[in-house]
Amino acid sequence: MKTGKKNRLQKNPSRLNIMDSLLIPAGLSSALRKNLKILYFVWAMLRSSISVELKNMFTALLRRTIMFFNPYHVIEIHERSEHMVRNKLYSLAKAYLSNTCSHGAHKQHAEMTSLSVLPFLTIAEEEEVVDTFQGAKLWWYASSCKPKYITKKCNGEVRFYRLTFLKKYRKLVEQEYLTHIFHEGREILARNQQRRLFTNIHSGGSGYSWTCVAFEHPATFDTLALDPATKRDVIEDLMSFREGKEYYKKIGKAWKRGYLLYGPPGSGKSTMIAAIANFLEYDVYDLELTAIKNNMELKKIFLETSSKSVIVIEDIDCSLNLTGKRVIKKKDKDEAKAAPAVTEGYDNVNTVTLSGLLNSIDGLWSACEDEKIIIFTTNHVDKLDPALIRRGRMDLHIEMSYCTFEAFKVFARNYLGIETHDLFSTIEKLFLEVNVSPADVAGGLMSRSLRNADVDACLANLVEVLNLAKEEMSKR
Ligand SMILES: Nc1ncnc2c1ncn2[C@@H]1O[C@H](COP(=O)(O)OP(=O)(O)OP(=O)(O)O)[C@@H](O)[C@H]1O
Repeated sequence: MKTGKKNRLQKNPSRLNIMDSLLIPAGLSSALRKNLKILYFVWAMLRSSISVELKNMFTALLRRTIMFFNPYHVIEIHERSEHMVRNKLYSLAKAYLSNTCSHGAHKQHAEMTSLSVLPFLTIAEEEEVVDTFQGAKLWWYASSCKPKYITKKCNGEVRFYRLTFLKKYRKLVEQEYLTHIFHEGREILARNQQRRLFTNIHSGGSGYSWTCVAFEHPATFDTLALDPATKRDVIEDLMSFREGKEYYKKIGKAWKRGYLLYGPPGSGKSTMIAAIANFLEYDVYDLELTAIKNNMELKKIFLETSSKSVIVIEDIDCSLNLTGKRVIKKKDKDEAKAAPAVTEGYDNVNTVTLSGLLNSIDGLWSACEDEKIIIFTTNHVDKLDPALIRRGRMDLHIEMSYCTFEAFKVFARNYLGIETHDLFSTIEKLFLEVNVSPADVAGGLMSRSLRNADVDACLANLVEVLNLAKEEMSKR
């Protein structure tokens, strides 16, 4: 039985753990294998009768000798690294293996999360599979262990993949294969994962983090009622952003873009964000500034966002008092430290300040993963500090205004399925006289009593809404 196990292990070097069980690599010549076995035998005899120092020396020597003659190189990819931080490469490798070679395993695990589109099969622990890449054979072995950095209190284990290959392929693996896994894994995950809406919540004293649900907002640019020229500009800007990887690299700028959406309540700012995310097929990070304690937390949470995402701060003028001075003098700083309740907007350890926000954004721009859009929305653009919305930070300022007749035609097409109607001329005239938000128009066209009503009734109701707004305006 022992021989059978050894034969199997020799076929697949990914299982070798030399010092634990003296599984001498299969690729060695029989003479060398014999010598190593003798060395190990001597060691086994001596280990109980020699001092600790000698024992350590001999262990190191034995390890080095075996390593020197071992024709294989090993890379381990742990699920979590030190400090229990998730290792992204582990999940990417998992996705890659599930797609590429998990069928070669005798035992598989079927997994599906609330965000998966389809179930996917991963290799079970203690299973091994073989992959080939540019002529190189690579062995993958799944297992778990308890590394030294896991404290006694926390008795969990860390799963890992052991990748084994001939030493001559080391450069190929390090420079190309791992990158190949990274890209393929990302593609596979993106294909099998619904897009996500992240929000920041307080994670029970251990700092702030993101929590996510599936992002299923149905808004698109087709359903967005907006002035056609503005809509075209936004779509063109998004398209050139999406295809701009090389361009951004060439001009030495991070591949990021900032949008400021401003306009009255109900003008469609949130709807526009959903349309942008759906158009680009990006995840959305809805950042609630008021839930963040200080600038440090803010920076951390920004850095935790992934690429291909839209980061949103809605109603930025209400989130914090961001109009205060951005630079605080040293004297003021000392006073601020002495008195915890300091005016918001000033640099202070207990508040998110304008300078903290600017630093986080600029840090985001330059430091972390690419392909991100950050969007601020506000009902009061005039209240914002110019530094916050200057070009370069907020590259495109988009006005989401009151409903125009052109925007109304989008509602008419989507809600009622019509391109024209006798009442259109009356409605067009009224739009020139009153300011109503797109949300009011949408409400007018689909009020509860009109759900099953015909087109005439819906339009008549809208005319009534517009006339009421007109009356109110003239009263004011
Ligand atoms: N431009 C628009 N196109 C299509 N629907 C719209 C538009 N504007 C508003 N709506 C409708 O009105 C509702 C409210 O709009 P939305 O929340 O996007 O406005 P907002 O500008 O973000 O408002 P607020 O400033 O109050 O947050 C949406 O759910 C949508 O049905």
